[in-house]
Amino acid sequence: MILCIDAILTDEELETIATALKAASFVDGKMTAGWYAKQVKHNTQLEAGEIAETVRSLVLGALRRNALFQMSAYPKVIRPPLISRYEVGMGYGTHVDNALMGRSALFSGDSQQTDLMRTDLSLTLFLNSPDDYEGGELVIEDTLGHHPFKLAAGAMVLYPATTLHRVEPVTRGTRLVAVTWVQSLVRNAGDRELLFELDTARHSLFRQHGKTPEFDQITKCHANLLRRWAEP
Ligand SMILES: O=C(O)CCC(=O)C(=O)O
Ligand SMILES: [Fe+2]
Repeated sequence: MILCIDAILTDEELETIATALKAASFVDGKMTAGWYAKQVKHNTQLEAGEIAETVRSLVLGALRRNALFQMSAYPKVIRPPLISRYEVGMGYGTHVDNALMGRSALFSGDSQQTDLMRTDLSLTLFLNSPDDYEGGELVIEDTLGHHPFKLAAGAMVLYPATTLHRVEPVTRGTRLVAVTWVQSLVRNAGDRELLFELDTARHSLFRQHGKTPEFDQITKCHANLLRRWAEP
């Protein structure tokens, strides 16, 4: 399931981020790409530091408070977001994201130091207006074809990390995004989609008819499937 969610960030938060990024330094994005993705990754990323921490915590706070994100992703772990900037001529060729991200205790030698996670979902949160640039569509491939996404500032696209995807070259202006990955409590994408649809249906039933016996039954099914599938 590919899901677009509007207004993750408020206008004030977008304004704060835009101002912070004007004064910030960016470094070559190849530093955080896997060995083969380095060949096709042409962008820059916000340098680690105080500004990056401020922007990251705004983005993480916005994701945590969003009900649709919670209902569809069941996040267990969210990676610290990368803030990426694409200038004219930059893009990111076809790739699949790494299945595992972070440090394994095996390499750090300290079991407290591990932040290793499985990436179940990838997301791009758009930080500036699509009018600010030409090109720069995020294109996600699935069995139905290649789907381009270029959303309003503050909106995001959430998609399975299992997909091949790319960012088309920017031909005018600057594209600014926050990108991150989620390990879900519900590992299987089909199970997650089923839970999301049941939850959506029961909310709609509740809005239309209140707390009926049918609502109670669907709520019970939803809760018990989550119990069956969740890996807390
Ligand atoms: O910039 C984007 O929308 C996605 C970038 C991407 O695919 C990645 O960082 O792995
Ligand atoms: Fe990617």
